[in-house]
Amino acid sequence: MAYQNTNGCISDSIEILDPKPLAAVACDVVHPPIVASFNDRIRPLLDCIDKLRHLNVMQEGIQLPTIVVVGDQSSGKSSVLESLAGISLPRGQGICTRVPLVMRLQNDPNITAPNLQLEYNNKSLPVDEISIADAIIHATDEIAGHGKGISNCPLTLVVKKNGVPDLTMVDLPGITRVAVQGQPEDIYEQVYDIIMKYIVPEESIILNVLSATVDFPTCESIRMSQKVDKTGERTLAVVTKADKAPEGLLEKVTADEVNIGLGYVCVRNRIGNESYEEARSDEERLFSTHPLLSKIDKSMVRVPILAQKLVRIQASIISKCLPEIVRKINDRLAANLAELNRLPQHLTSVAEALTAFMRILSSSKDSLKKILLSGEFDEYPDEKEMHSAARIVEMLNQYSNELHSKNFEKVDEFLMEEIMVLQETKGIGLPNFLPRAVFLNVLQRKVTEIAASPEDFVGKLWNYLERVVVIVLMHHCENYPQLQSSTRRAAQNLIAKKKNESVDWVREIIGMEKLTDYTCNPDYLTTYSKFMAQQHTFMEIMNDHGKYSMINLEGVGVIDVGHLRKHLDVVQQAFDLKMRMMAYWKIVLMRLVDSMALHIMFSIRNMINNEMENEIIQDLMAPHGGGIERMLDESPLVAEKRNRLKKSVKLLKESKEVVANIMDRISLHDDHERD
Ligand SMILES: Nc1nc2c(ncn2[C@@H]2O[C@H](COP(=O)(O)OP(=O)(O)OP(=O)(O)O)[C@@H](O)[C@H]2O)c(=O)[nH]1
Repeated sequence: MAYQNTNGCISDSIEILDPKPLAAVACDVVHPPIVASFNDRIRPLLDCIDKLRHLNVMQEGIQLPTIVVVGDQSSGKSSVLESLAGISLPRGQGICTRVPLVMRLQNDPNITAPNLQLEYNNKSLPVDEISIADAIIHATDEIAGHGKGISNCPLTLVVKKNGVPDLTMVDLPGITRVAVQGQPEDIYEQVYDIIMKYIVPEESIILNVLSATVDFPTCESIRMSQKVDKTGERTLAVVTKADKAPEGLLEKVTADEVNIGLGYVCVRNRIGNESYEEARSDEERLFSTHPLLSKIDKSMVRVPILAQKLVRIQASIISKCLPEIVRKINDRLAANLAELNRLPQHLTSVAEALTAFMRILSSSKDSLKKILLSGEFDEYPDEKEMHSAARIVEMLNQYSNELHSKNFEKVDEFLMEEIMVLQETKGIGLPNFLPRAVFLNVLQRKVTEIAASPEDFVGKLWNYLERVVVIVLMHHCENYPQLQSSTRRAAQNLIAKKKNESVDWVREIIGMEKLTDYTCNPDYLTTYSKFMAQQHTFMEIMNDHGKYSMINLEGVGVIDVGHLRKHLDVVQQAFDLKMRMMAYWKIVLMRLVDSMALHIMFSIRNMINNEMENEIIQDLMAPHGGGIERMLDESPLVAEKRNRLKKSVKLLKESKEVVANIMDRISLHDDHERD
């Protein structure tokens, strides 16, 4: 069930709502009324789509099924619409249609005289049949200016008449390659853009008007429609001016060189001042008596057949698209309502502002606690930078690795530093007694070498924390942009203070490590004893000059100790000093990493729980902060968003009502048919 193709057969591409009553759309009626009756199930659907079009639901990105009339300039588009409507439209040489003309034809058997209404620029003007062409020209001038410029702002003509087919079509400006005098230079591009906007949506049916006097493949309108509808499944061709170029027309429409999926209808429009009745009888006579034109299949000629095909196609496309339109309206309405609810309420008193401010502080605090203290990152699942607990551990591990890689043992200078210190601190005393000053001297050198690392670490850590804290605060203040600058400033000031505190603390612990060699950790003695157990082997190598000088020392590795044989007087003491230091250094490094971890967690906790709130409040209340009253001025961005969403919600609600009525009718009708 679907469109009739070139041969008059029905193709499957679009489902027809109910083909039976459409048979009543008589193809043998030649005078207006062109179409005698119309399926009463389809008319409400068309009304519904027209109402949605009138509401401008398309501005919400919801496309409506539309028959779009395209054609090269003077191909006869307006004449085709005239023939279908039985009324005069501006016709002539050169560009006549300068704005999209939405033409709504509504069959009304109860009226004797046609009822015409022109709608544009939020106006609705009744017009009579004689002056309709002038009224359209006047309205076009008002929309697109006098002269030959064009505009994409549409004009709607509602034609209620006895006998017209119930059709809504959009006539578009004709395509012209070359601008004539008075036309903008880029007329082609302007027309192209307007046409594309209408024919790109899959919901559009392209009524391609081709003049019989031209070669179809050379038509710009064919090139355009082929761009968006390659297979031609939503393109119907109307061939005008059949009377002017009857030779070869049969071959042209049967060869179908330009791939028109929905078929061809050849017509002869009104010429000059003849009446519509005369035009229809002449057309009938032409296609039944002309030696060449009479050979064209009867299902492919004359305006009534065109009307019948368009009515069928329109019914099919509407019934196919309507469920999707309903779904889109509902989805968009729900999404916009949710977005509107998420917008902050408009604050009208200081008390309301204070409540909103306290809510921002407490939600920011909760987020930071989750991210920085408990390692939850559900608020930022895809932003790795915000998975702070893991990032802090990574940084801490890196810091620990860095500390361990410093003062790496230089194997070729093994014990030389210790020997040098022992020699320089020589005093009068027992030879095997190791003074504490010697140990402290070596310790201080080692601590000095690594002193920069903890400072670097706290610098990097607080820079990272500043990024995270600012992101969280900005996120919670996003609805109150007026708070953002003072909140950001407060966070930056606070973090700068915290960084200084950490640097002071680091300097203090480094100073303490330099001053005192102490640990209660039993690992120290265990490790020292283990290391010292190697002293005997080491001294054997030292004392036996003929012996191999390589040794594998635990904690150092395989080394050559031959160079130490010339320092036999101090080498034993130097070995002892080294082993003590190695055992103790492990404790020092562990202490630097552990205490750092405790310090940063303690600092972060204090910042979140106590200091951040105070800092933000102080900054806001300071003379430069602007006070809590700032929150009462709604940001223009939020106000604009609220207005836009409200308008959109109103439009979608109205649209929902329009489609709800029709869906109810459809299901009622279906129930009735089942019964
Ligand atoms: N002989 C003859 N002339 C026709 C026929 N259809 C249209 N014309 C004439 O062709 C000319 C152009 O027709 P329009 O209907 O204005 O063409 P259009 O495509 O709407 O023009 P623009 O919107 O300006 O691009 C007019 O003079 C019409 O009278 C037809 O079937 N036979």
